[in-house]
Amino acid sequence: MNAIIDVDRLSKQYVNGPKALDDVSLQIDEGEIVALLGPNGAGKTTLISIICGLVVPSGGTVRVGGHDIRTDWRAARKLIGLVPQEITLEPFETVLNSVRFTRGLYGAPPDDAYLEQVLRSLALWDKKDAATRELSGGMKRRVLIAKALSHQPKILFLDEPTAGVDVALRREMWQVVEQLRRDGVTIILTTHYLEEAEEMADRIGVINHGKLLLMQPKDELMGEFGKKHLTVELQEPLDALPASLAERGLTLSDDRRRLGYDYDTRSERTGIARLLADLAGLGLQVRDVSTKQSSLEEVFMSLVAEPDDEGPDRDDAARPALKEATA
Ligand SMILES: Nc1ncnc2c1ncn2[C@@H]1O[C@H](COP(=O)(O)OP(=O)(O)OP(=O)(O)O)[C@@H](O)[C@H]1O
Repeated sequence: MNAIIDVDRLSKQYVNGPKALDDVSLQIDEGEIVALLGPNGAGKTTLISIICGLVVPSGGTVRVGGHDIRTDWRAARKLIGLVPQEITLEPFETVLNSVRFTRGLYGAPPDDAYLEQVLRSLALWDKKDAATRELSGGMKRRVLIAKALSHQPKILFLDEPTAGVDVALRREMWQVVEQLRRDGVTIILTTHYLEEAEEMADRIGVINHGKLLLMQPKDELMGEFGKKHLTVELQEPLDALPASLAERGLTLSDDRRRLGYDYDTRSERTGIARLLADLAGLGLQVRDVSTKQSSLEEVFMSLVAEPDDEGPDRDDAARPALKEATA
């Protein structure tokens, strides 16, 4: 599949400021959802702003849909919609007029049928004549998305879409993104919340100090670094945990009916087959067995906790980012 976004050796040195991006390369395929994680000041907004043509890079190239963002910026920008971090709406304007206005700014001809479709998909159609100041926070964010989609872009950037919003609103945003995914929109979002990246993204990138530390499919990332927790439910409760099991790191639940065992999916032998054989040898009858994959947050924390395991790219520079991103 061809990359819809191709970033090659991008760097940005702000005048009298820091090197906000340092030799960043990445490709994003059409229809993908990519989450960019990193602490404050990592360079996420700078990266998005360059791709969107709002900030001029110091070096490197960016192609959007095959168009160079510097030499062919008009064609590149048409493909992009940006939902900014801050809510910026004209308070006295109606929802429909705000969206129409943005479409006009992109030089797209009026198309109320399309805008109706966008507003309906964002559950805003019955608010089309309301002034934006009358809307709830969640609705205002959805209006920002409608504005970003008003000129039918293929790519949508969401800069911290759920910063400072409550849990219900966050889930609502996730549903909106899921709908956009079904519509085939390519989405790049920045977030501080690992949970959010885990919920939505196909691939996850981690940025810190202007460097892209990793960019991997979410499932691969979790499979590669993930730990699993095995729960063995016993037919009969145990009086106490047998010493041989305690030595192997097993735990016994308070109700003494379940054994817990953490294992690493990276190791060649997880020891589970042997463990189950040993339980049989001890005369323990197993009622059920289940496993749980660790969350991305746990994956990152395990990266943070194992300083000697990783190569230089994921070395100490990564750890503060991951730590802060999980805070
Ligand atoms: N216009 C600017 N002039 C000078 N320095 C800037 C400018 N914009 C950003 N920076 C600096 O560049 C670095 C990267 O900032 P950027 O906003 O890209 O980070 P971020 O990862 O998006 O952070 P946040 O999560 O806080 O939005 C920071 O040190 C920031 O202070």
